[in-house]
Amino acid sequence: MKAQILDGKATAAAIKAELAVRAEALKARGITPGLGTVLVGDDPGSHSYVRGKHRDCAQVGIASIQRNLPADATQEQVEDVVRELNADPACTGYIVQLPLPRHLDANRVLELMDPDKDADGLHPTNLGRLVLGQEAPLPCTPRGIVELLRRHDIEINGAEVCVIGRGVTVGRPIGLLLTRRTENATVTLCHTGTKELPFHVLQADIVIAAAGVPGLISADMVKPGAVLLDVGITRTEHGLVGDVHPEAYEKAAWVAPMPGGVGPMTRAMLLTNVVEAAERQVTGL
Ligand SMILES: Nc1nc2c(c(=O)[nH]1)N[C@@H](CN(C=O)c1ccc(C(=O)N[C@@H](CCC(=O)O)C(=O)O)cc1)CN2
Repeated sequence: MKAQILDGKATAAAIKAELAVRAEALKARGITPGLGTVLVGDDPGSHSYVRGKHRDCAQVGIASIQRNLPADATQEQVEDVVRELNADPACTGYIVQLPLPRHLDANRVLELMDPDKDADGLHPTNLGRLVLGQEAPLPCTPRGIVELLRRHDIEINGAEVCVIGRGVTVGRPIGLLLTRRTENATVTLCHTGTKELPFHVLQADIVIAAAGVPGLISADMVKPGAVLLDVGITRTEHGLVGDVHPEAYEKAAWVAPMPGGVGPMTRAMLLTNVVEAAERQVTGL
């Protein structure tokens, strides 16, 4: 079977064109959306993602505010930058690039953010709102996955979804999104402690692999005709490797590949959250 491609690059380009119009309309009403980023340390992946975020901002007409700190920055220095962005009116939304170096307490940093400026939807208040079914900015990768499926007319309602990975940016929140009444999927969340991973993956109509383990999902685990979304990224000396083994692609009806699938959607959803936050300022909602 030749799987069809869930083309995140093309879908993200379409979303960015829509956002550019909305950013222009905001400017006409006196509000320039501005994205801040807080980046601590030298991780090449994190630097590349943050560069990408600011490139996207320039394309869409969102102002950029960058705060970079050295790898040995103290908790207090990071928190000072967060306080500064909370107070800066030019910054309508911002993110703290994760992961932070190990000596820093990421939860304390996230908690200090103004929830109304949380462009990642990772502040405890916003994650709590998601649990309660209230309006909140949504975490970018989960939101991007739902948007990618919707824009390709993939049936989510009633689907059996297997998520592999329990991280805070993807695994945990995607279960919350997909089980809302508007999505109505049934979600199994697997992780390193799951005893029968192949059994769970084999039941799934939609597989979301976000474990960061190269080639974890092999062809024999995949139900023929399933939808595969490869969210895992591991940097090796041979380049980037996803969680889905290339042979597994052959069994699927649809594949969001890595690269070019969910990653570009993560970036597009960050821009969407920033524009929406600025729109809320205009309407006062
Ligand atoms: N504060 C946050 N930190 C992290 C998040 C996040 O949503 N918020 N997610 C990831 C990193 N990330 C964005 O920050 C991200 C990851 C991957 C991509 C992407 O476009 N990937 C490409 C391939 C990678 C490459 O070319 O280097 C793709 O899949 O096509 C974008 C953003 C962890 N941290």
